Amino acid sequence: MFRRLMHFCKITVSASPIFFSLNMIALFIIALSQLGIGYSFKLATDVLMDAQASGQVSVKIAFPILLFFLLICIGGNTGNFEKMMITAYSHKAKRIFAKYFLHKSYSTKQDAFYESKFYDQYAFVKNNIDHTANIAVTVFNKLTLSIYRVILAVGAISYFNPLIVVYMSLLAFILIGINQYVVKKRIALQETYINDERQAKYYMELLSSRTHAKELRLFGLQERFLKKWASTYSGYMKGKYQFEVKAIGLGKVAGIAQMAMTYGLSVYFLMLVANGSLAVGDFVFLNGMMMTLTSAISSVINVLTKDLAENDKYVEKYEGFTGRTSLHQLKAIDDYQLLSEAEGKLGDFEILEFINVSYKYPGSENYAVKGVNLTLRRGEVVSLLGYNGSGKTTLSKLMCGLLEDYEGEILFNGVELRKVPKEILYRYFGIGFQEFSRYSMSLKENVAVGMIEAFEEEYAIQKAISKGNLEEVIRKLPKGIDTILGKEYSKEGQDLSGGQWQRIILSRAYMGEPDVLILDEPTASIDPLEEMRMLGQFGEIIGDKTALIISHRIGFARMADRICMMEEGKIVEDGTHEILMARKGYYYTLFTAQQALYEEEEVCYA
Ligand SMILES: Nc1ncnc2c1ncn2[C@@H]1O[C@H](COP(=O)(O)OP(=O)(O)OP(=O)(O)O)[C@@H](O)[C@H]1O
Repeated sequence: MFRRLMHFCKITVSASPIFFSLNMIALFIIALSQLGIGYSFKLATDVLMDAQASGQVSVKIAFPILLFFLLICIGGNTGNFEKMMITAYSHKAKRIFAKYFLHKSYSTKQDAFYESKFYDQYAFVKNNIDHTANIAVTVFNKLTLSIYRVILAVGAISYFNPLIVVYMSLLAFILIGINQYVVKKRIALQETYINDERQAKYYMELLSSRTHAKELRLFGLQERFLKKWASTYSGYMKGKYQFEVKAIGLGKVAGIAQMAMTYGLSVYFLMLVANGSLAVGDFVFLNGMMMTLTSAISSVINVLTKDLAENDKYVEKYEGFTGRTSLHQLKAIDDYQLLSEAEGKLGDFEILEFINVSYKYPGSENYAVKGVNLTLRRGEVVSLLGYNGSGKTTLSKLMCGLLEDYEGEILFNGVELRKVPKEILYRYFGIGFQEFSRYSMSLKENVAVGMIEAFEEEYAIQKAISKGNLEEVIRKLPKGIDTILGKEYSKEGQDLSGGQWQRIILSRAYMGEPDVLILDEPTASIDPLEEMRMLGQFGEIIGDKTALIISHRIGFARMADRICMMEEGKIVEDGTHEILMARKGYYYTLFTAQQALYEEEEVCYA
């Protein structure tokens, strides 16, 4: 645990070594001024005792009073300075840790996100990123100040009687025992409830988010979800509450033991004063130092047994997710350099081969894709057909390298896909998936994200917009391509229809003219006339590019060079329209059924 935390601290310190050093110096000055204040009380008491004995107040009283105010002033101002230093370097540390987390989230294998255990860890790290980044700052600040105070108080007390320090150490053992018990229990409790907590947050999100508002009302789901939220929430809150009551009780026991031992010592000092073995001024100073030492010892113990152990949980999870980071890596990310410096040495896209590829989602018993052999050559347009759940989307995600835990081989220009750096691989693909992100940004940016390297290139954006036939949508928007989409974060934001969004997704896929297009149900929300127009222009849009089109619409199959039929994760038919029609298999049935439907429709309209 200590090694992990030390490494973590090193990173935090490296965020700003100057602010850190100034902070350490400030803490020492604060601790020293506290000791000095105690000493000024002793001096004042000595002068007052003399005055009482001689019946005359000496001018000497001015010195301790001046010293007192001077130290108060120094301590206070150094405290303010120290807060400034903390704010400065904790801000820098937070930025580094958050950036590294985001970088890791992006580069984590997509497969992992389908696993509930991984997602729990991910959610934990994400929700606690600020706290985690702040651990080294707050905990080590507290620890350093307490250690300074302990050293100075022990030095001062030992000057009078070293045995007092031994006595105070006993107190420390009691506190350590109690703290360790509470921390262990608290960590165990957090583990137990993390899933329930996530579930409760999920129900809360369902009940309060804009995305689900419509369905909740239409289907009258509020009460059902509210009940689910309430039972999950109260379940884990009850456990938490019971534990907190117990922890507070134990804390009280420790507090009483601490008070009894400290006040016992004060009574002993008073007896020494009474029999003349201790001067009143020395008593005042000793008593003050003892109080300082007691609170500093409790603070050190709290940090070592409670704060560190509790916070180690966050650091462990953070490291569990991001891996142990070197200062060099962090610096690279902080400077916006990509970790992978590999160059695109793959050349133009030529061929993509699936050799006996199978894939199971994490935690799933069944294969979503099973023993697939498939070749996609440059310039080919392949139509992928099949029943719901037959594995088409999974196959497309494997193709572009999103899913990596597959069996068999996927070769991109002869190179194993997993070995191609993601930043390079993704540049080859223009992707339009069924589930897509609707960014609360301008329409232009929503298109440009399709090829981040061309984000600023007006010409590339305009070209993609034109291919997706977005001009007509843009004309109706108040600020044209600069209109913010969605009202969630912008007062002037505009909502779009499902079909209009789908055109944006197509433009996004065309952005930057990628070598390979993967379109999953590209016209599912598009009206029939627009679909017909799209089909008519599709050949021209694709040009000499390669494309995999997943669609239940037979129109796409007709214009494809090849058709692949999937069933239960396998490719059961693969060939041209003519070959598959002649086979009179699944494709034949699907084609004739849809053709008959269109003919019927035509009769009806006639
Ligand atoms: N995230 C996931 N976790 C576990 N199983 C999944 C996941 N996504 C899909 N599956 C399963 O994998 C199989 C293939 O799903 P896939 O989405 O690839 O089918 P599809 O042919 O694209 O379906 P559709 O036509 O409905 O889009 C299905 O049995 C599905 O239940």
